[in-house]
Amino acid sequence: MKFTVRAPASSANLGPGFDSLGLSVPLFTTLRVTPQQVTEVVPLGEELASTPADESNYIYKAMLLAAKRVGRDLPPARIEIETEVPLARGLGSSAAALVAGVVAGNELLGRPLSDEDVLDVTAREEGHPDNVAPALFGGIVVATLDKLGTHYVRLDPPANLGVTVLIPDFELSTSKARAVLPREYSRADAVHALSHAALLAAALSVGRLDLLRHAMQDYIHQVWRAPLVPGLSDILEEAHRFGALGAALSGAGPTVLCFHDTRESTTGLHDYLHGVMKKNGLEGCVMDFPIDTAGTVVTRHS
Ligand SMILES: Nc1ncnc2c1ncn2[C@@H]1O[C@H](COP(=O)(O)OP(=O)(O)OP(=O)(O)O)[C@@H](O)[C@H]1O
Ligand SMILES: N[C@@H](CCO)C(=O)O
Repeated sequence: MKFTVRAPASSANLGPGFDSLGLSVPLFTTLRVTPQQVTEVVPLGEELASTPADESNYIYKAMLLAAKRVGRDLPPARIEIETEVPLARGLGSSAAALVAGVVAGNELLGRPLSDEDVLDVTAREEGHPDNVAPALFGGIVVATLDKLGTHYVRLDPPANLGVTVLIPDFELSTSKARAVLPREYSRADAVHALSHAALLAAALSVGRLDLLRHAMQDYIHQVWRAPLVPGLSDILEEAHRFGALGAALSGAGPTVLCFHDTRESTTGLHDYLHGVMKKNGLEGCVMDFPIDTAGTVVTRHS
């Protein structure tokens, strides 16, 4: 049976929740899968022009992970791939691809894997669960990955919480943005990070939007990555004056995320963010989104 898999973008970290906290953004990677005698991988559209049209494609490799997990061969299929998620911008394009691929592989195999298995496979492959968990489950997800497994709590987004993202027109790979981070942190930095991440998760779970700005302070990764993202330090310091409820580097960057109250106009915030881009000689776009709540969706076509 033909089927479609649609997996959303995501914004990880949200400041201090490094490698553990993320939310789902409604821009989608879509796979159209048709079982047939031979495997065909067909990336479509400009964003995927540089990705391989064969079995070395990241999505096909993700499909194979599902088969490997259950010790079976992957049935052949035609796999058409489209994406609205800009690559290497901090919006979880690799997580959307990975989750879409593992879910598609699982579907071709007759669904032997549970959602929890899919989360574990994808989190281990990515090395951290903060993009794959919201891509799979939607909403806001707090997740841990360790040798005992992957554990998570999914939160429905608080009422009236939306996101504004500034997406610069340049790529920054996660590996490059992880390479600039220190190998060790002081106890003071660890306590700062865990206390702010805990406060942020608690504030999001009870809808305390007034606490977001304080809770989103971070010294674990943003300060080290700021030289790679012109304008980031200014936005973290100033965005609240233009209506942002809190601001953070999205994933490994270069996208910057601001929370806003959906009952308020975001025009002032957009003007401010465009001004920061202009001041730093950057091209890019500023967009508002609700937080996606559906996560990855499979549609079967008869
Ligand atoms: N739909 C896709 N098809 C094939 N490869 C993809 C696809 N989406 C992402 N990729 C691969 O993932 C890479 C980007 O992953 P990377 O982890 O650097 O950034 P990101 O996931 O977009 O951002 P972040 O992890 O910071 O949120 C791309 O350069 C490409 O190799
Ligand atoms: N937590 C990850 C997200 C990007 O994949 C990071 O910040 O490196």
